[in-house]
Amino acid sequence: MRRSIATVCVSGTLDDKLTAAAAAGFDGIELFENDLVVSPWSPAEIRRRCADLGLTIDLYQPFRDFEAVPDELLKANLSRAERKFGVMAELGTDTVLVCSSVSPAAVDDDDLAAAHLSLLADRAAAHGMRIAYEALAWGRHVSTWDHSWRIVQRAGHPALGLCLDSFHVLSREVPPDDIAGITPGKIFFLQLADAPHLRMDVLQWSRHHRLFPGQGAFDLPRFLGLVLSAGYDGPLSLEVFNDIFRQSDPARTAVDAMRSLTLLEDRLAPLPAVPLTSPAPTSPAHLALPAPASAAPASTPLRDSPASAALRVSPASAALRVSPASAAPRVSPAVPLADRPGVRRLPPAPRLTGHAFTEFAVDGHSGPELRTALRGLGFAHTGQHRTKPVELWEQGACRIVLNSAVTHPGPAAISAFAVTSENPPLSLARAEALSAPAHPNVREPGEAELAAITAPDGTSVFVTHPGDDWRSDFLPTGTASGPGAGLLTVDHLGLTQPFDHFDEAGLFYHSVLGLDHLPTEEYAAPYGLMRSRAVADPRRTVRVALTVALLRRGEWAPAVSDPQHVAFATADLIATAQALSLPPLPVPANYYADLAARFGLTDDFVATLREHGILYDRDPSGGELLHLYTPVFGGRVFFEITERRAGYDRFGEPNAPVRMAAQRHRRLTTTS
Ligand SMILES: O=C(O)c1ccc(O)c(O)c1
Ligand SMILES: [Mg+2]
Repeated sequence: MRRSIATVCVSGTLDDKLTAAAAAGFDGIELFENDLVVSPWSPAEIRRRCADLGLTIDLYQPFRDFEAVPDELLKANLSRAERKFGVMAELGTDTVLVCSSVSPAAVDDDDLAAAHLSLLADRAAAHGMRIAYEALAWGRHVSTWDHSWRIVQRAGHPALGLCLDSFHVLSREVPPDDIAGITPGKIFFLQLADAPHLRMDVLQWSRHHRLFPGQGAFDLPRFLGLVLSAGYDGPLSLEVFNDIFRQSDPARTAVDAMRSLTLLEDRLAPLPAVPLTSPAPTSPAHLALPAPASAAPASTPLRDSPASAALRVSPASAALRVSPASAAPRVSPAVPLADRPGVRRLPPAPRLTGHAFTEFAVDGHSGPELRTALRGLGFAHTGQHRTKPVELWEQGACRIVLNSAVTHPGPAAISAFAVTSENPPLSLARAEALSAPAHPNVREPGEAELAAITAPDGTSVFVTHPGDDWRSDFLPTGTASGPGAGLLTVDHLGLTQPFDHFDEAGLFYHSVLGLDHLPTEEYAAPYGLMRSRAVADPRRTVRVALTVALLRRGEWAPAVSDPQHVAFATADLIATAQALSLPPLPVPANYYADLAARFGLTDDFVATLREHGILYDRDPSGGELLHLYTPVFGGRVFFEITERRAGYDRFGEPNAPVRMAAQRHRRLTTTS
């Protein structure tokens, strides 16, 4: 199975794009015309450069506004096409993508469209080339995949076939199910893109918000399964128009892209064999692919439930819910899709069992601040590293490592965190297969061997066995960790992501560690809109909340850049708050007045919350979160303590702006 990437997916000049695609392991590219037009290289030079890099040019695109036009325009279009065939011959590519017309000159006449495309296919065939016709979701008269297929069938020309683009298919209300019944060999090209659910103009949605598979809300495993069961064996090609990817490091974007394809292939599962004579199913959900063994079990909210996923392929999914039984595929694959030669399978993601430790890089300024904070939270300094200026602090099953061996002084930072896995070597093998190779820890003889994967924001992610004796690298200080303030475990890590790498980070944790995406939240913070998306294992032993500003930070916004935090869980936050010897973040009285009004809480309860600076949230099913925050320490990091009640599964996002404003206020009013 070949893997391609459209040059529009990545930033830079054509050379940058090709280099990035090859380095990430792609076999081919879709050459977007603009990238050719602005290139100093001739088509023949581009061909040579691609060949040198081991890349084929799988598609030339796009050829626009061709079909169903008046005669004089048709003539001009055909001569335009002849020139492009010449360019394609020099490039050494044989397939051109023709998008359905958006021109006001085009008429709504399928026979004419088919006749014109046939003419074009004749010309293409004379050059040994072929036409892949793609219904743009905003095409003037042809905007759905089934309509483009009817026209291709009507034309009946061997050099005319379909280009199916998952965005155009899944952004529209026409169910994709019948794709499985397309005549084998008539899907000439497949473009894959994901996208978040957005209710907006479909052209804008497509041109600005596409994502790599696994980063958005489309059910791409199912879509790909349908296309493969129609016998498609061409390249799996990514075509993602995204404002951020267009301006970020192409090498990284290409790796992210390859990771998304690897995960997508792994998610392919055998379609349930649907015999041609089987009774018609009652819902299109029967086609949904079961989650593979490596994916999260059914406790995952929304995302991995095949039935619900099938119903969420587009904002217009209500249409799918009542879709008629005709949605059954006409062919069932002879070979289970996942077992086709060339489809990559990942080592399954082993079960994670918790956070082992979180490491802060500190310097001479931030180190003392963090020590004071940890003491105030009830931690004890229990261990000192045998060879390095590294301290272990513990309370309950919460372990914080302060690492003073930093080479670049600056604000404190979460430099690493460790999760426990039931099978660390398998976790690392999966990471490697997802282009996230592990780096062995620099260590002295006799020290524990720990390997780390580097997350997109540079954080080292260690994967250890619950029994791993990494703690033996630390000599006991003689201070035992007592009950402290009742902190039990790490509830979650909060990691603000670099603006350019938010979607990459989500896919990284989702694919590499097998964590599920929890629903995205957005909120208005004092210095801009924020987006928060958490990932967590099904049993919620590991949670990482990723946040990002919706737009690149304004110039004037104050200087806590990319704050990070560790949240600890307690069973009784009020008791914990009483046991702390660290003043919590002061929360304004206005907040409590609003809280009482919003949730109808008793005055006594609100007074208790207020006394301890505790924030509160409640979910629609009655789950409750009590949580408090500390001020920012070491210029960048802070702590949170959470008490989750009755299955509360969020992160108190509505309270984030309160926390941010309070932390800002505190910094302005505290001299340091
Ligand atoms: O937005 C566009 O114009 C455009 C061009 C080519 C494609 O394959 C596509 O999906 C969209
Ligand atoms: Mg396309």
